[in-house]
Amino acid sequence: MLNATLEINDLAYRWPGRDGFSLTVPHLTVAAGETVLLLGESGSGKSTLLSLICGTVLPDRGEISIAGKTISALNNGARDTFRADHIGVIFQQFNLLPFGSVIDNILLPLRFAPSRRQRVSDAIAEASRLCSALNLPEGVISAKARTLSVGQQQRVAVARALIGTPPLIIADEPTSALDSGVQNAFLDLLFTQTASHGSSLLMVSHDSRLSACFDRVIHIEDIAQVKRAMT
Ligand SMILES: Nc1ncnc2c1ncn2[C@@H]1O[C@H](COP(=O)(O)OP(=O)(O)OP(=O)(O)O)[C@@H](O)[C@H]1O
Repeated sequence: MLNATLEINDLAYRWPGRDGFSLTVPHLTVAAGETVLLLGESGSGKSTLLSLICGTVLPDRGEISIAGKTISALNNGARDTFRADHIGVIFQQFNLLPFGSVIDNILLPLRFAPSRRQRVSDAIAEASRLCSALNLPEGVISAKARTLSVGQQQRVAVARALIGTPPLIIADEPTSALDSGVQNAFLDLLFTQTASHGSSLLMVSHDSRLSACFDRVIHIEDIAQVKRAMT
């Protein structure tokens, strides 16, 4: 597919262990700039698929390409650098460094991502711009991450994912800790920011009420076959 930020073909993975959960995905693409919501019940394999896309788990079979590069063909070091350069990740629990300042947290991915760092001429100015675009209070940049509210920490996690304009933003249930009013405001900010960066967004949730906000909604059972050894 032309202009696919993410392309998956003939993917298969089985977790080791007695109850061996396995996942196969014949084909999936996310186009450049597209926003996609991946829905599925708890335990349906959404996070497993995200780990495969991020290259933190390697497939048993098949190919995953990001911005035209097959990630499983890279060695471990090259894959870590490629991930840092090309993927911004927003985790369910944000995974901020609690004792690090907001600026330390936002700049962290640039340390491991040479081409992403090159895309930012003044990293501190860009981190400040993202903070203000995400409606974080002025002066927050020097505060320790652990002193922020949950909603503020979430915005810092978004700024960290967006800095240096990675082509793919992956978000794993980023709204789960927010009440519904704040969820919508948070999603608006996330969409505005990904659109202004031209990034694709693949967000995982079990909450179908979010569907209307996305270009495309995928149900994991429509794109993947899932099996457990015990069933
Ligand atoms: N680290 C692991 N080791 C072994 N098996 C695992 C591991 N992580 C996940 N699994 C298996 O994969 C299955 C699917 O888990 P996964 O976290 O991908 O689902 P999910 O759809 O993201 O669930 P949730 O919405 O609850 O986060 C689990 O039920 C478990 O059997």
